[in-house]
Amino acid sequence: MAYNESIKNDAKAGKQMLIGLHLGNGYGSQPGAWRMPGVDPENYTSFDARVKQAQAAERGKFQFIFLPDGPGAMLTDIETESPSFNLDVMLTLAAVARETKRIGLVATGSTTFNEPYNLAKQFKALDIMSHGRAGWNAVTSSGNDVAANYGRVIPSSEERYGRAHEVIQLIQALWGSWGKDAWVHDQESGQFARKDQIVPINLQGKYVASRGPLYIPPSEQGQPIIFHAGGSPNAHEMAGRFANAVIGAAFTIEDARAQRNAFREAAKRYGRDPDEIKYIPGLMTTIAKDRRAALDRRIQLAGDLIPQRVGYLQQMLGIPLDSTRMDEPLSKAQLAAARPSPYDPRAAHALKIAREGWSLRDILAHGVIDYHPVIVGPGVEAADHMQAWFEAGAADGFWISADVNTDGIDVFVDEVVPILQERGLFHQEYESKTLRGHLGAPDQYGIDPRV
Ligand SMILES: Cc1cc2nc3c(=O)[nH]c(=O)nc-3n(C[C@H](O)[C@H](O)[C@H](O)COP(=O)(O)O)c2cc1C
Repeated sequence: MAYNESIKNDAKAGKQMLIGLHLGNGYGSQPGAWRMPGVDPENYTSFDARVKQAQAAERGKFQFIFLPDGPGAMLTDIETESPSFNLDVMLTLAAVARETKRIGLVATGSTTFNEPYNLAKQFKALDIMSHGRAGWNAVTSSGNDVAANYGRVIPSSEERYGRAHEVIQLIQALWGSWGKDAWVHDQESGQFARKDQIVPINLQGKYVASRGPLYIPPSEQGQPIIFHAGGSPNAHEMAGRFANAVIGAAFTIEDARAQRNAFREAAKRYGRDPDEIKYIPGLMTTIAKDRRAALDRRIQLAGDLIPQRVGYLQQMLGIPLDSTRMDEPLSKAQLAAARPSPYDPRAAHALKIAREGWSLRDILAHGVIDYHPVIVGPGVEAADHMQAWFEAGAADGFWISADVNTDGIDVFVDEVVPILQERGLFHQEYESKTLRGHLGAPDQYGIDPRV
């Protein structure tokens, strides 16, 4: 059977998709979210708000929440916009762990700007605290604006990935430095732990080293799950070797399918079953009762920003556009002259929307130049998108960025999740108590012996 056919049949045979929630700055994915009516403008510093948002995702049976981290670069215009990250991802997840029961807790931790022993300790402690729900998104970090926080310049790709491969192996070794049954804690016999099952790791690499052992016993899932985010050949290699899930970004089914296959092929090269690596591209949502209501919400959210984006749309479509005529559709002549940029994977979709006759303002309100595919419309449109990608072998699941977290997560849970469940594409209940269980990842203590 051809590879893609077998994927399609898997979907038909009842495999179900994963859903994660992007939890960034506490407001939502749209820059104007912090100013929307009904939003507490102090959510940026509110751990209670993050807890509430994670609980909303757990009500929708999402398998995980994902907290990206720079760490520490403010990429937004602070005069008018909130930074996009959490105050501190580990502290946020600790707060969420105490107030949720099932949802997986995934955060980015840089392999370049952390000592592996510190990362090992923090993620394992979170794993214990959450009873086996922790995931570490291991990324190498990019950009000199991040490196400057550590008094450094960004190392070369070779150096970053060289260190990353060592850091992950070392951390998994530290996580496995307590045997499965090492912690006895028997008050009768007085034995606290089996000394012979707690062993130093004594690893010395080119970039990092540690003696170990870690002083933390296994969690309910043994040890945290590894995630990776990125799409370069380096990312394929690192994720193929170590990761159980990839946080991705793709604009078309074809691109997502190619990405997913690249990760699966990399997993095979390291002796792993390709089904052990789940490819999870992003999806941004503005869900409302119909397309018009959803577009109006986006327009309210974006405020003055929409006319500022006309220049970029011009480049994407290869035609001059007039930002003084925001409320008119493109003319027949403009549509005939349009040539979608071959360098921007979003351009063809932008032209499709323009051809539907929407005004210039509405075209932009569809999110045609956002950084993931965007659903602006009723819940069924999101469900259709997810089903099409899933059944085409382009995704094992999706990470959802709601436009405004305060109500956008609940709307997704109430309007999209039931449709997916009815179609048999998403589970009705958590089948497991651990993140490893939610992802169907095999048990693991220490380094995967196959890699
Ligand atoms: C969907 C997605 C999410 C990402 N999340 C993070 C993140 O939270 N923190 C981070 O430092 N980099 C993040 N990255 C960046 C990647 O880790 C990587 O640095 C980037 O894709 C450049 O790749 P390269 O380092 O192989 O050149 C993300 C990338 C993608 C595609």
